[in-house]
Amino acid sequence: MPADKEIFVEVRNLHKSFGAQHVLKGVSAKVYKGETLVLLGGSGGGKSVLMKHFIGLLSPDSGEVIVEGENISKMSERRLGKVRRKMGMMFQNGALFDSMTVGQNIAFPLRMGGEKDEAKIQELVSESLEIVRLPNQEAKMPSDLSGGMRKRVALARAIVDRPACVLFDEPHAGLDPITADTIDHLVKDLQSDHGMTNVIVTHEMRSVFRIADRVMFLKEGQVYWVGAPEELKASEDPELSNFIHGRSGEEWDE
Ligand SMILES: Nc1ncnc2c1ncn2[C@@H]1O[C@H](COP(=O)(O)OP(=O)(O)OP(=O)(O)O)[C@@H](O)[C@H]1O
Repeated sequence: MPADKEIFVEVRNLHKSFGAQHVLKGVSAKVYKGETLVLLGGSGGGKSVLMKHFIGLLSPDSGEVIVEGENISKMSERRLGKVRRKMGMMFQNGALFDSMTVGQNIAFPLRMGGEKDEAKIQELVSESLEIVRLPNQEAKMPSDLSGGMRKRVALARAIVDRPACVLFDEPHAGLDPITADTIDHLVKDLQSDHGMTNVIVTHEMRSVFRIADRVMFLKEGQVYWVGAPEELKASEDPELSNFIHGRSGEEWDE
């Protein structure tokens, strides 16, 4: 990354434990404005926990989280609310409310944020559905949608407040390759057409090489490697190359 690139989020020496389990063990990392950063690593390595620190959903035991120059590590909930509005999060499994229509699901963060102007709400919902290429689907119920469509509705909800940054927790999980490709195009469109910064946790290697500007590999609660996808592909580090090729070390019969 060029030295003059602006930083959107920076974390410094983060530590986080849950009970006796030390999950983040001194993580320092930067997310640059306008980039797509992919977090990779084995299950349980702390990727989702790190991402939740970026948006203040978890607070560190020690270390700092700085969003656009503001240290949010010890912020009150009220001030944190303002910072969170800069970011949208697409949670694992989509997590839509089944009893609400698509339109009500997408409008939810706006209403929670105190927006009262119904015309504005409807306009933002409708634009968000257009961005995820599901125009005019407000009245549908989540149960009427395929898995891929649910993910796109979850994405529409994450971007309804026009955040500067979207955090994606395993957006490809459970999707067929073609639907995963649609999600990848949406991610890149958000970046190129709307200037959004994307941070993505995924295990889908094909997507990583399509969408990442930078890759950060976490291992056992620490940043093991950071670099460009081409460098990752060319890496001879067995840890990285076994991961990207899905090799466990056990041999297969020819
Ligand atoms: N709120 C929580 N309370 C207790 N333990 C937690 C909590 N959140 C995460 N953990 C634990 O922290 C560890 C790291 O979890 P995390 O979800 O960050 O892993 P990950 O790298 O995203 O892995 P995966 O690819 O499986 O999602 C796990 O062992 C998990 O059980």
